[in-house]
Amino acid sequence: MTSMSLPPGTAPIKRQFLLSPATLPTVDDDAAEGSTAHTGTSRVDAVDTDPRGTGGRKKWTKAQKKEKRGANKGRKFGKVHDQLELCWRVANGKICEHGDECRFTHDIDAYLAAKPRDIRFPSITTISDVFPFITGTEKDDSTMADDNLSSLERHTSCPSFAESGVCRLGLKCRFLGAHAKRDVSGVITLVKDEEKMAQTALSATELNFVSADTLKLLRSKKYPMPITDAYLKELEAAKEESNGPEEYVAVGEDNVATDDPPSISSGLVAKRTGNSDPSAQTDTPDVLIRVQEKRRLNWSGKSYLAPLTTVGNLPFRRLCTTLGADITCGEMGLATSFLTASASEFSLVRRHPSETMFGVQLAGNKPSSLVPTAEVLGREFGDSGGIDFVDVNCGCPIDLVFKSGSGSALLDAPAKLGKIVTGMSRALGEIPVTIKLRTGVKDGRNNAHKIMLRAAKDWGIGCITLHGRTRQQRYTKLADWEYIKQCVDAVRAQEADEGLSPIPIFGGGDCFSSHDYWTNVSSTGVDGVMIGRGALIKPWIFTEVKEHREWDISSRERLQLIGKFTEFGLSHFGTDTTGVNTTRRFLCEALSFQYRYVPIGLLERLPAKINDRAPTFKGRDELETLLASPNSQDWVKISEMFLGPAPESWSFTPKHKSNAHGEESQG
Ligand SMILES: Cc1cc2nc3c(=O)[nH]c(=O)nc-3n(C[C@H](O)[C@H](O)[C@H](O)COP(=O)(O)O)c2cc1C
Repeated sequence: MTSMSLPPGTAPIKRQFLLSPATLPTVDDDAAEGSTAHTGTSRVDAVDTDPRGTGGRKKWTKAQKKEKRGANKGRKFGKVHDQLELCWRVANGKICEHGDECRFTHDIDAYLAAKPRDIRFPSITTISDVFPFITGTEKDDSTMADDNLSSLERHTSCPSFAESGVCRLGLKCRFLGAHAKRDVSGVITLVKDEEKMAQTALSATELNFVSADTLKLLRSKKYPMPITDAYLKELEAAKEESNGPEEYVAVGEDNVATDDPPSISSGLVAKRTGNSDPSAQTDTPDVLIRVQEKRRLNWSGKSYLAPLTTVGNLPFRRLCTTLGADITCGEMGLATSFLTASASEFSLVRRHPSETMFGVQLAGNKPSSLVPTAEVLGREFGDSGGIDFVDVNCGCPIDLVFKSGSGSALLDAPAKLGKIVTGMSRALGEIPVTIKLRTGVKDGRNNAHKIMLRAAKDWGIGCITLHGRTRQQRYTKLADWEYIKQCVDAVRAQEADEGLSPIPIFGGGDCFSSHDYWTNVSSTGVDGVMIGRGALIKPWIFTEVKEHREWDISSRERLQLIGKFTEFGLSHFGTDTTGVNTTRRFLCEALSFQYRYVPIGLLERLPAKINDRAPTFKGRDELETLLASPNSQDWVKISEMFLGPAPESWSFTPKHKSNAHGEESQG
């Protein structure tokens, strides 16, 4: 059999690696993007609430309830806990003020006696492409266990401790032997590496933690929002003046609303200061910042990791930055959930110091939720430089988001979007607002170009990203880069005509290689390409882009990157039982994309294409074959190489339907 006899759209795998021309079922990336769950919360519940209004929750229609049930079907990821739960204060050698009332045990001996043996985290140098792929992690009771204390394993390393010189999980750490000593009387003491702590204080400490006081103020609706209040009043006054409808529902191609927001650079300034010359704006506390005072985003030629719900978590973004990603954006957060002080929503703002250009993405459906959220984010994280930009999601296709008027529904409400963005921009001071668009809602009715012209001229936008698909379009159809080019040309022509400074425009869709990246840049004039699935399937795509080459990465190097992700996961989620298994879950999520990589050394022709379906093939070595396995049990096995055996109570159900392997689907 030769690859020439394979049907069109099949990856051209060299004859010697081809096992069967049968391709695996197509993976449903729409379902993957549609997943809205992140660490133990159901965020779609919050889409429709209006915390600055009545606080009441809308009633779900029958269809919405059904859809909601389908969305997380078979995908419950409960936290795994220790059999006996130790108080975290006691675990760190501190006194617990709750004393006997504490709901966790203070009995260290009993805790350690019940604790399973430490996990032996492998050294990356022990990884090989020959089974069992990683050596030195086997259990060896005779030499490794600490005399009487069977759970303590001295020959392990704790990723958190190794990185920062201290492990915040103390005795609860599943790699405890790396930072605990037992003296002659049997007392265990935790070890700290003070030198390392000092050296890594800045590089190893995550940023953007929200304080309990802030959450309390938000919960009680007492968080001060002077900029929002003034802006909403102004919108109200403008509405009364024009006596027209504030917002409107979906419009067709030619039905573009005319109730534009006052331009950030002119109208609003004039209204608020009574001066028609925007440059004469006085600096009163509630006066908006002028466009010129916004930080400019000099993003030309940079690579941008797309916001990716669930899978674009901090450890994954960190991995991508080590591989060359210049710009990163957090997973989509719901404005309403920030305003109701959801701790899990605030966790989406968390940033690793290696993310040198980092933004937060928000979804919402009106100024009264997005502007106050921007104000909170600006005040909490702006001054410390914790956020470089805030992106408005105008592309999310999922029904629950769309029907609430958020995400891609904003494409059909440009006037409302203008008001949202203008208000957010004002609330955020120097921090730029960016927008991420799809080409339109319906196939054949692209309208992104109209929004882009208005955004570039009137809304004081920092960057526009255009994903070259409509909401209706499935991932199986290719992104429309020709239309992206038309949009870029239109904006550039307007800028030239009106003497405006150019704003960065990023395109997105199907980028899967350095070749794709640079071809798209040169043929369309975009400043750069946002990369989504390409990064999920091959995170090293950022190295390829940076170095202008295609990397025939070996299986050993790929397993090393998986090890890196695991380390980053443990540092972020924690090294205790819960953190280990949360890391395992997100590792399996990552592997549910990475198995789709067809090593380019197996291909007869380059460049590889993201939509090519892979026939059944074997790798150049056993490990390469394993890494291409679509079976979720194999992903769990890979996780066990780093994280020890998965607990019996733990299971992983992939997001993607894959009938061939009897896995459960997810809606
Ligand atoms: C699993 C998954 C999650 C996504 N989550 C988001 C998100 O939270 N916010 C967003 O704007 N786009 C999201 N997207 C869309 C991507 O950011 C990107 O625009 C899209 O995948 C197109 O780029 P690609 O062809 O390079 O994947 C998601 C896509 C996928 C596959």
